[in-house]
Amino acid sequence: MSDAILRLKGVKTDIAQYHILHGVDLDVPRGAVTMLLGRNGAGKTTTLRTIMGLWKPHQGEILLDGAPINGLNPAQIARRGIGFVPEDMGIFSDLTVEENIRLAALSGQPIPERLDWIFEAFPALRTFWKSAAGTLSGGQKQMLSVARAVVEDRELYLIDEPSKGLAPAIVATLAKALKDLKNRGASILMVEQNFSLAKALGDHVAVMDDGRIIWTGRMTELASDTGLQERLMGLKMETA
Ligand SMILES: Nc1ncnc2c1ncn2[C@@H]1O[C@H](COP(=O)(O)OP(=O)(O)OP(=O)(O)O)[C@@H](O)[C@H]1O
Repeated sequence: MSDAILRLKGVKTDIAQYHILHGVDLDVPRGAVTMLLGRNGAGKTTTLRTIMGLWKPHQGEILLDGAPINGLNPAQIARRGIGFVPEDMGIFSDLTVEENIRLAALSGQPIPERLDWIFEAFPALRTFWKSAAGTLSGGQKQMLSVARAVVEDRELYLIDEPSKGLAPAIVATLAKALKDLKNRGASILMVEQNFSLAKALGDHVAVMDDGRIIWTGRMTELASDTGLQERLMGLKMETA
């Protein structure tokens, strides 16, 4: 891949005494959505957390725009231009929606145009602007988590299972916002178990198994080949 915004080369991560990532090689193309798929426990979340500096790889290299970022701490990696929507949403329950958004903007001041877009995509965040984030519903918390990541332009967004545990109507709202982000030309690496969402958003796919990338290709190729889906992930995308 000639124009990779992010490149992982032989990345190995241990958690406590366990070897979790066994040498992840992955190129994330610029200006496109790459879906990171795979069975439960394959290492998808660990890969995103390793890129973000939340786990330290003990071997390998992570390059953002050709410059190494492994070894930097999460705040430094965020400043290099990576926005992160973690699986546990990572919001501050005791702070208001407004404070959560302001803290996420590196300058402390969200860009007004961005804020307008966030309010348009997620009207509930305007309604509950002055409310404590802990009082939001699960779906609204996920919207806030996405809003925190997109409040400023970032080189790359890492998004971990945004649809997890959400009702279909909320998933549709999130899907529309993420599609909008994609249409603005964002580079996104996303873990998503909801295959209809993965298919709708994904341009490229990387499939993980047992701490390694075992297949990369175009989403159209994987989506049209149920035999390949079963072989790589043990299930068919249509029935998932
Ligand atoms: N904090 C931790 N301590 C010990 N083991 C962990 C920890 N976090 C993850 N693991 C292990 O690492 C492996 C990969 O987990 P990870 O969450 O990265 O997988 P995943 O592909 O995201 O799975 P899922 O789809 O179930 O979220 C699993 O075997 C998991 O049990």
